[in-house]
Amino acid sequence: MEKTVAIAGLGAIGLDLARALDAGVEGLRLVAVSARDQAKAESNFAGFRHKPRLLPIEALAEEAEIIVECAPAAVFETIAAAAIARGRILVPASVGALLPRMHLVEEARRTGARIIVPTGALLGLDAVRAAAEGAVESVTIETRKPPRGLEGAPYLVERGIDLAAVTEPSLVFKGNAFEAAQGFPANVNVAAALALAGIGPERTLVEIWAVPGLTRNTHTIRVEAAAARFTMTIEGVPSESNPRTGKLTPLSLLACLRGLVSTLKVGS
Ligand SMILES: NC(=O)C1=CN([C@@H]2O[C@H](COP(=O)(O)OP(=O)(O)OC[C@H]3O[C@@H](n4cnc5c(N)ncnc54)[C@H](O)[C@@H]3O)[C@@H](O)[C@H]2O)C=CC1
Ligand SMILES: O=C([O-])CC(=O)C(=O)O
Repeated sequence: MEKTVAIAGLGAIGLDLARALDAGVEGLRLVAVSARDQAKAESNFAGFRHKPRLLPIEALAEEAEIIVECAPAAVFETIAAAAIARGRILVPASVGALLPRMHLVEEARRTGARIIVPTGALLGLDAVRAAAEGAVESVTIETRKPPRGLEGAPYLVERGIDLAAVTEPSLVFKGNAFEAAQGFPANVNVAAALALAGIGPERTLVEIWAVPGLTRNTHTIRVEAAAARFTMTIEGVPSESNPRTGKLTPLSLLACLRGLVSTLKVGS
């Protein structure tokens, strides 16, 4: 059965996803979007086969069964709360914003809503989830980005860390996933997703490196569990419109949405 989709935020992730859905994905129909810049959104729809409705973020949940959040973390709660109150399926990209708001999960339990966290720019959450059904000793993630991919992070701004002065690979943050999501709300959604897949934000340890000259956003996860030990690395190509975000993320969201309606679904 076909499901209707709404997208909140038409930036690096949302616009690519909207285009892909408009091009046609069996079982999914894009019906509405939200954008901050209405005129820009209208011009982006020029080549669309079916123009979605342009609505404020609070109104999306009235229009669609699946609400995909691809907006800045600052407006996450408004989008998520509306979707959850209406019992919808919420697919968040700003996963870091979910960590300090786990009451939304309780609320979803009450309303029958579901929150489906996509793998996003990361890899291997299937193996992490499987391992976490058993005993897990440790989960770590090391994120390496070019300095411009970390610019504006509150953690760096508050400490006066000047990324322009970084001339060699530098460890700019070490802590748990909860602290990482607070300090780098636009940079380490992957750490938040890893924490939710595995052993939680307090026990998931994060290192963030600023690496001059690096051309890929690189994430390495290391898991030590009773059933398996694994290390996995992904080197994502930064998107042209937003270097903080990798090009794989809209594709991951598309694959996630497809998994919600497909007859054959691969991976746990
Ligand atoms: N889960 C993952 O692996 C990843 C998650 N992200 C996160 O996904 C989110 C979206 O990322 P990008 O698309 O790269 O960001 P972006 O900054 O390129 O796009 C966000 C869009 O939301 C729009 N927007 C802002 N306020 C709005 C409002 N009130 N109503 C409607 N639209 C509004 C902006 O105008 C912009 O077009 C961010 O929170 C980012 O940190 C990014 C990369 C990977
Ligand atoms: O695209 C990436 O490399 C990951 C990212 O920005 C995030 O997790 O927020």
